[in-house]
Amino acid sequence: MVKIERAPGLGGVKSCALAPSKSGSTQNMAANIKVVVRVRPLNQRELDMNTRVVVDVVDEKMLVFDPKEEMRPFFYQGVQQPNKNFLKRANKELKFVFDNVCGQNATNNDVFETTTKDILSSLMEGYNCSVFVYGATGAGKTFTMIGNAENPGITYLTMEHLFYTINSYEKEREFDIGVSYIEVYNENVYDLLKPSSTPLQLREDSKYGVMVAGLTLNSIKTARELLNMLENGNKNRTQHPTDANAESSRSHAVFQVYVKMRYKTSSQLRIVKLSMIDLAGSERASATGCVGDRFKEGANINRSLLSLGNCINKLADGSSYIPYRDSKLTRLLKDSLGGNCKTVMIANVSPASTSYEDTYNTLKYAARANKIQLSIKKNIVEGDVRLSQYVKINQELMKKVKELEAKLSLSSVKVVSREPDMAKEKAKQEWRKRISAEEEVYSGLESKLLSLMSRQRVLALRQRLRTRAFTHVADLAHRSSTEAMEQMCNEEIPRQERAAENYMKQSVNLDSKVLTAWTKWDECKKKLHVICQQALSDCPELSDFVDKVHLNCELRQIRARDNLRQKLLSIENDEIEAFTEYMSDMPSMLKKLYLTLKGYDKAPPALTAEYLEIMKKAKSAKGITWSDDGNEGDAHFKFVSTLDLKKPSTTLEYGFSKKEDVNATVDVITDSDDLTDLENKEPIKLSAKKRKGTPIKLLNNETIIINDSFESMDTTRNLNSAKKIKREYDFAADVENYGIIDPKDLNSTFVMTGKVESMKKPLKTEFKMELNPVKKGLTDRTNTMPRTINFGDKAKVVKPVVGKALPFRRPPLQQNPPQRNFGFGSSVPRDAQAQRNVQAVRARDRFQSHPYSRPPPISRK
Ligand SMILES: Nc1ncnc2c1ncn2[C@@H]1O[C@H](COP(=O)(O)OP(=O)(O)OP(=O)(O)O)[C@@H](O)[C@H]1O
Repeated sequence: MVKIERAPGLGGVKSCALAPSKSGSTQNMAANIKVVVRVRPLNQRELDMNTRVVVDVVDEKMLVFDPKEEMRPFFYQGVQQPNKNFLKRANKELKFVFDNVCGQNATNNDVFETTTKDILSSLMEGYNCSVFVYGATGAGKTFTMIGNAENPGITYLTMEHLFYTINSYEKEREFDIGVSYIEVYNENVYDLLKPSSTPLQLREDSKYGVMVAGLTLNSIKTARELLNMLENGNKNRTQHPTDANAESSRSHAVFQVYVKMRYKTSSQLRIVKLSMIDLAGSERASATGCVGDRFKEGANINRSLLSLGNCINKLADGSSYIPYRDSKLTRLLKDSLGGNCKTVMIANVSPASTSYEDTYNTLKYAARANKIQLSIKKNIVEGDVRLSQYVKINQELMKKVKELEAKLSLSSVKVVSREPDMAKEKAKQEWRKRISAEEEVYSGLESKLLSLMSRQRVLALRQRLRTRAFTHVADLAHRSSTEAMEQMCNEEIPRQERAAENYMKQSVNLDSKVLTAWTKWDECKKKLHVICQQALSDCPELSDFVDKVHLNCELRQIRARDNLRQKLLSIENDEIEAFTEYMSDMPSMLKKLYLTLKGYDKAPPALTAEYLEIMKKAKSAKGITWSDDGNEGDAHFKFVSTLDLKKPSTTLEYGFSKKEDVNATVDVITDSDDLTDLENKEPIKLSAKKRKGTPIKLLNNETIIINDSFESMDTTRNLNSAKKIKREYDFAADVENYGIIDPKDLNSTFVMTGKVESMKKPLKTEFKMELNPVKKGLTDRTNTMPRTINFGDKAKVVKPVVGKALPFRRPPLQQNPPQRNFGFGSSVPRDAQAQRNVQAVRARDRFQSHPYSRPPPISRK
């Protein structure tokens, strides 16, 4: 439902008395209606019939209807006879004066200049404005309103100028433009942009004025969009051929533009409306030769035109009662006629004698509308008094022109004749058309490119947030329980891997689309630039037009950037809200845990200190100050928040394809600082040593989770131990052979132990060091011993445990029945001693893995 809000403080008739008038007319209500008459050229049919021209345009304000014809001298017996043709009807010779008269050669642009161009400033000041075209069928109403591709009508020209005007106001106001296009046919209202056989209902509201229930407002950004819209709308308009016009419109078409403007400083909101109405033909029923349904159509048309005329008359008389309710048309235009509305009426007439009656009626109707400011007597000038005045003025002016011409020729300034002016005007028109057509293509390509680039950035941000969330979950899983880790490996990691793969696919796809779109856009941009340069060198006067094209382009880009930022902000905001909620629960839980421990006297001073530190941070979180330039160095942030059209950026350039960003599980493990000491000279990420509980992908594509802090390990010793193990034992056997190593050979801080049930599953025999050089290299260079714990073949858990393993021995290999090596995590039952050892290790682990009670390393014997 369309709601029409009255511009504040401008509702009454009184306020319109202050309406500024650009036409220079009086400032009262009467000044609101401006009447312009347009005389169309004779059409081919009329030319073929050699019809007499009955409208003579004297100048830009005056026309003579049915002028006197020059009589050919009639001689009888060599004597000229007085011109008397008693059979011929006397010529009316009526002189009409209007605000403007556009002759047969006037273009739509000329009509625009004299009609709607001026009223746009009133629209910007907060007044509703309306333009009517009135006239008989075939008089040129639709041509004036809509025009054609070569000669766009005043609707297009007005909208073009409106966008231009809006640009000049944009520093101080924000604008929103919506348009609707409806027709009133047989006293029913239909939406031309969303055709339906069910008529729309008119509603009146004391607050919002006239509303059309169910009417959709279409938002437009350029005047070009409007052309397509009007073209589509006109296809839906009711037309029937009449005797006078093969494409006669049998309905009143009402095009309305709602301009919502908000003042940036005061936040004051104004909604104004510009109505442009192409009325149905005002011809007599006999002129159309219509009977039956067509006759009824004509009767309805006449009824609404009559009530429109009545309303205009009553408004002119200052009557308190205006019969708006007499027809649908007047009801619809209630707030576009009186009140704070500035109205222009364009009366279209044909000059042919075949349309004599219709032209006469139209001129009378127009004169009656003009009566609003002048009495009809003054308007229809009697006798030759006014004409003689005109002739006198004309003679004086001609004299002045001659004097000026003489002066000009004396100062050897070339007087530019009217002919070249016309040629220049035509050339300008041509350039405008070419530039507009190219700009339309360009703006289409640009919108597509900007939308793709925005999608690219939104995708990148979402992936970053997803990865961050995953790291967080992995960290939590590590800290909570082995089951959580198991679930992590079985579900979260594969899901994350799938998401990362998906992201890669999508971003590569988007990147290539962006590249293609950018190439096309860039080509088109160069082409447009060349055309603009050529146009400027040919007609420098077009600089304003070219500037406007550039400004439009900048505007589009700014809007796209703005939309993107809003979208990114809303995504980030959701994330922050979720995180804040989660964080607000943490301190209370932490407090409970700490107090429980303290209750059992299990809270050592270090823990207490850390707890107090965390609580202090939690409390001061409220007072966080935000740094404006915190993200300056972040390439990701820059990429996501900028839409730079200079070159098409891809996600790859900004490192999203780097493994840690795309998928935190993909990595090469190392825990040694001594990089030179490594046999495997893979590039190593120092940051990796900081990870705890992070899933890590090995070179052979296995995923493991490090279940403790790397920082806590004595890496040099670990490495040496690992090397020592390599020297002393043959690794041709299953990796489980680690189990038979004398624990004394392992360093004091790092022993593998198996706690999870799944560790007891049979080990994969194919995991041989010889067959897997990568893993071999890995075990050589790192003290992180990979356990072959298999969670659905997807990931494995490595559990470095602080402390030293208690010694235990495996039974000999040649035992009968043949058995695999026993060890931690083996599925083979252990003997009693081994069981006891395992329990002892577990008990020790439970105690020693607590970071606040780490015992000194057990010295080797
Ligand atoms: N100023 C003009 N210059 C050139 N051609 C014109 C002009 N005005 C009208 N025409 C032509 O005259 C024909 C009839 O014009 P148009 O359809 O605009 O009339 P109309 O008043 O809208 O008629 P109806 O009320 O029946 O719809 C069209 O072919 C149009 O192109």
